[in-house]
Amino acid sequence: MNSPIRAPSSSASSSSSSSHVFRPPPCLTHASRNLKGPLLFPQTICTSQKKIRCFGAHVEASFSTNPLKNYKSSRCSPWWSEAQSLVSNQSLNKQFSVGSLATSTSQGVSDTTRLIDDKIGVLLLNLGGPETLEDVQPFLFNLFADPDIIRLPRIFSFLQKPLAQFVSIVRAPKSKEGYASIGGGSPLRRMTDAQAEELKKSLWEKNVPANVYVGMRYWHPFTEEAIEQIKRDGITKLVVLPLYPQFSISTSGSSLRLLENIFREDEYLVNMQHTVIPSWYQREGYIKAMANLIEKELKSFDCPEEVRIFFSAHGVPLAYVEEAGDPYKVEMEECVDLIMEELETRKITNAYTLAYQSRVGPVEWLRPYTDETIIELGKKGVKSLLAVPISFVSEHIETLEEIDVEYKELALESGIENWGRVPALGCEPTFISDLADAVIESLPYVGALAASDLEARQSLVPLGSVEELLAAYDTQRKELPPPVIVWEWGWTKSAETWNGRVAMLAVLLILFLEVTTDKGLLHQVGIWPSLR
Ligand SMILES: C=CC1=C(C)c2cc3[nH]c(cc4nc(cc5[nH]c(cc1n2)c(C)c5CCC(=O)O)C(CCC(=O)O)=C4C)c(C)c3C=C
Ligand SMILES: [Fe+2]
Repeated sequence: MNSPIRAPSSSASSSSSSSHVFRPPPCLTHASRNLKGPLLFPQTICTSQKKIRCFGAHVEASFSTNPLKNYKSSRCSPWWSEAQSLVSNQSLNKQFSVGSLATSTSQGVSDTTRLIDDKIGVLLLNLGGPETLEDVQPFLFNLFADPDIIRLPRIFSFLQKPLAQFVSIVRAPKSKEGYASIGGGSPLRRMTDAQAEELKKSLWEKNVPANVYVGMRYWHPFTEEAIEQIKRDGITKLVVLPLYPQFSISTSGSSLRLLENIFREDEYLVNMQHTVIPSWYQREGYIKAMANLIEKELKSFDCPEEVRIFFSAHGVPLAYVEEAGDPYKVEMEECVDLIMEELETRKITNAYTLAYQSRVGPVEWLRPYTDETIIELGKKGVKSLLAVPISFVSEHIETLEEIDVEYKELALESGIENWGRVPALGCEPTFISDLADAVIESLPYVGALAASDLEARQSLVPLGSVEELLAAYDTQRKELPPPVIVWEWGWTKSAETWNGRVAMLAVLLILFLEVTTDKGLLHQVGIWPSLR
């Protein structure tokens, strides 16, 4: 069994979430001058607050429209056009392509040239899954012990591990059943290893000799193990690539936070240059690969044009989005829009729906819920449904069991007659090749702002990139209502739940005392018939 692994996560960030004045030149020149500073991911990030940040260079811009939408169309705001004109004439489909940014400057070119002397590594971050049924409970423990999954108020943080123990034990039987039904364990490790292998091949074919590592958050091979291998291999430049297309505090955010803690404590890593690609759902290759899968699967229906395309994303608790600023929902909606736009160019204009699955515990999660939506669609007379898992690029328990078994059954019971499901991307060649391109485009930025002097190291700036990245979304690292039941004061959902349970227990206790003692309030008011 593995041991509990995580140190408590890092302290609150001070970044503000307000909109900002557009000052692109410093960002570009800082990045291209190879200045010392936060080790950053200099890619554009856009959030629901409509801002663009060039991490580390502290340049932010506000937009009247989200430029991520401009993947192919020309719905650019003036701000975005201005930013674009600064990154040469590259097309928008790489979203402020980091590669074009660097290579458009002489310094960028020399950054690229220097890569020849370096040992390049790519670290794929993923969730991990139990490989056997015995692994299920300790895997769940690791998951629930993550403060980015169950966010307790700081004064209750000492309860994190006991609570994780409790919740993992309570949930294990249900989870085990699920894993048993898909062959006794998660396919995630095998599939992620295969993706790593294919990505490596693709990089070598593109003349980038890189090693690719897999670091899982909650099961083997743990991120710590990957990092040890990276050190043993003497990697000097590292690209960190979470295998989640859309960013969420609970997935990529959690893995990056862990990485930051690991880096902070390690002399080798503090000096190693790295960059992070936080999300990549807007990339052309990914969008096209998803559209290819959907197009192919639609053809298996008798009347493809009548099929409702049903995007089902893994949910997150609503508070992550509404209180902590998780960009997950916005990114998910944009991702679906982009896929549908791509399908439209192929004359596929089916109706579509986005819903969220896999909620755990009694708090409110992102809506609409997949199960409720399936029932509604059935009531509305929808007869054919094509499920598209959208938040994850490998098959896993939630595609193989929840969608293929539970939701299919629900759909058929709800009057839907024809059911299909798009497979996960896995090692689909367009997708892997696009991931390789994403890595290559990020290379000129690896270490562009890395720290090597004392001042920079004292502020731990190589890690600051991750911190800044997290700060962009998770502005104050607020404690949130956890997805599992914990006590909360006030008129809240969890309080209601607990109040209800306590009240039920109290009623049962009163009844029990009335019965066993033949005394009590009910007897006194004369509404309890004597049992004797
Ligand atoms: C983008 C994908 C995912 C998000 C967002 C996410 C958030 C999230 N998940 C839980 C709780 C559980 N997740 C579990 C498994 C699981 N989760 C994801 C992806 C996301 N989770 C995957 C790919 C998997 C499957 C791994 C595998 O073994 O195949 C589980 C365990 C399975 C189960 O018991 O259902 C739990 C529990 C929370 C609470 C959360 C957001 C806060
Ligand atoms: Fe999950």
